[in-house]
Amino acid sequence: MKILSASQTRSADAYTIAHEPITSLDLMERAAGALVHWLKQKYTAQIPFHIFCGPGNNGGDGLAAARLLHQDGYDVWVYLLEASQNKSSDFTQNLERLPQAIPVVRVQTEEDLPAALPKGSIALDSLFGSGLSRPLEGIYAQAVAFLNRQPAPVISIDIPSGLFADAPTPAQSAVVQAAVTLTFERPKMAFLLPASGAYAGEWHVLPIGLHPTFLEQTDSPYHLLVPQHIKSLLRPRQKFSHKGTFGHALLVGGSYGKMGAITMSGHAALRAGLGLLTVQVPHIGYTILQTALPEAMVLTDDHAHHLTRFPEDLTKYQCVGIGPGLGQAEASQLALERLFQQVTPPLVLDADALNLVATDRLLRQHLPPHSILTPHPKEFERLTGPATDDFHRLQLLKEFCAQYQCYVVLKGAHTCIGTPAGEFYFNTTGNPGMATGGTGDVLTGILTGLRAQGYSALEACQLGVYLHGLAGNLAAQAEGQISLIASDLYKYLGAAFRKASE
Ligand SMILES: NC(=O)C1=CN([C@@H]2O[C@H](COP(=O)(O)OP(=O)(O)OC[C@H]3O[C@@H](n4cnc5c(N)ncnc54)[C@H](OP(=O)(O)O)[C@@H]3O)[C@@H](O)[C@H]2O)[C@@H](O)CC1
Ligand SMILES: [K+]
Repeated sequence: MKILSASQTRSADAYTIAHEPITSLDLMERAAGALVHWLKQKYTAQIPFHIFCGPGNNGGDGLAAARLLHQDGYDVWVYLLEASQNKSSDFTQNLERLPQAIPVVRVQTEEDLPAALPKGSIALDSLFGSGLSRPLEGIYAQAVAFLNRQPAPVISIDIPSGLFADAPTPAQSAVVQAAVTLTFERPKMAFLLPASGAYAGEWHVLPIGLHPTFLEQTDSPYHLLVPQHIKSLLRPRQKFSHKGTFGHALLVGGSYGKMGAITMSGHAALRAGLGLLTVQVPHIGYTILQTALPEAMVLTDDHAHHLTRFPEDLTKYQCVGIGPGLGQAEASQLALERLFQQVTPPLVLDADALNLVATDRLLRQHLPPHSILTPHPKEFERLTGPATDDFHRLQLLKEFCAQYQCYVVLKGAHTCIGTPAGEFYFNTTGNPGMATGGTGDVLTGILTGLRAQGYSALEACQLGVYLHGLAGNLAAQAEGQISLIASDLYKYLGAAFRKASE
């Protein structure tokens, strides 16, 4: 699913108005109808709503929602913050349509705000939407501070007021901290990025029937991974298949005290449907692997504690995953340099393999094209240097993927896959329970297992991050987020495959 910028959303709006056709006022009515439908599912008419409206169409949405809620028997209070001279026409018309019975407070100074919102009420934030052109100041900033100190949950309409949809919001700006954001048609980029995403709270996308032709014809490099797409990628198993059909992968890693990482990667690769797995570990790992992962074949290095060489012949593997628990011994670095200089099957690089690539120019120069790299933000920073903000980080991601013709899975709450073609895919599964040691090793295993089965690099990344997060969600449902540990992820991977193919 494409993610649109604020200006593309405005164009989608205009295209829909012209081609459906529908009046702008009726489109706003449809948006307000979708909002009220959602609110009515969640809150009974005993819950009062306090609606804070700004001067533009976001404020117009709030006014239309106030009227519809009132018609449905809800108690509604409206607060108008329209210091601006630029009131939108749809705002003005919805103000005229507001029933007399709804109390309206005109807020010009902070003294016009109530002392506090009544207990048990809900605040609706329709101060500013995607038309925000500068940080909020004066009475608008004061209203945001007021909303943020209320115990009443704040539901933001379209986007938390004060947050820029697709540009960095300056530090110290006044931004509404929403409990919930009800956004129209497509999520905003700001919801997916670490510095701004938390403002949106739990966000829900409400379709409002923007014209499908516009959505199809508009290009955007930003995409959201949605269940329908993931389902379309999954390949069912054929009756006359055998283990050779599902690929042979090599996983390379482990060092003294870090054998768990490579063991978990191995479990995950097999649970991802891989046919055959060989794991290469330092000598100390032999008994560990043969005991903990009897499904895998084990190759050992002469060195007891870390790897000093990789197999000479890689032709029998369809994918090689390198890094979990590898360590950064010089001998391992030299072995990686030698590996990069031979023709390799597709590679998945994680953890210390990435740290070695970050510090070794030779490794970077010879990074085999179409490799998959799976850094967390700190590892990514080691590869590219620091980013000034989240949008700059996406720019660095794009440049890195283009320069090295690789796929980068930048891990986070909404893991982002960068591609050599300059596209970005944001994941929608996963939860904070997964912020625990070893979950990255599991992801490496899943990606290696999928790639070895013949999924393309992009397909493997999309399926891998989505299923990894889905397994985390299913594990959290059963075990709770707090107690979730990395091995739960591969235990629930089968259930995740089942759910994704429903
Ligand atoms: N597109 C869709 O699909 C649909 C969109 N809909 C809704 O429309 C919303 C977008 O509406 P919008 O464009 O009128 O923008 P909105 O944010 O309400 O305000 C802009 C006004 O605020 C002003 N202003 C800006 N920054 C300011 C500041 N810091 N301090 C003070 N003033 C500031 C700015 O004036 P400026 O000074 O920049 O000229 C302008 O007057 C969208 O989020 C959604 O809720 C739905 O109704 C239907 C379908
Ligand atoms: K808003």
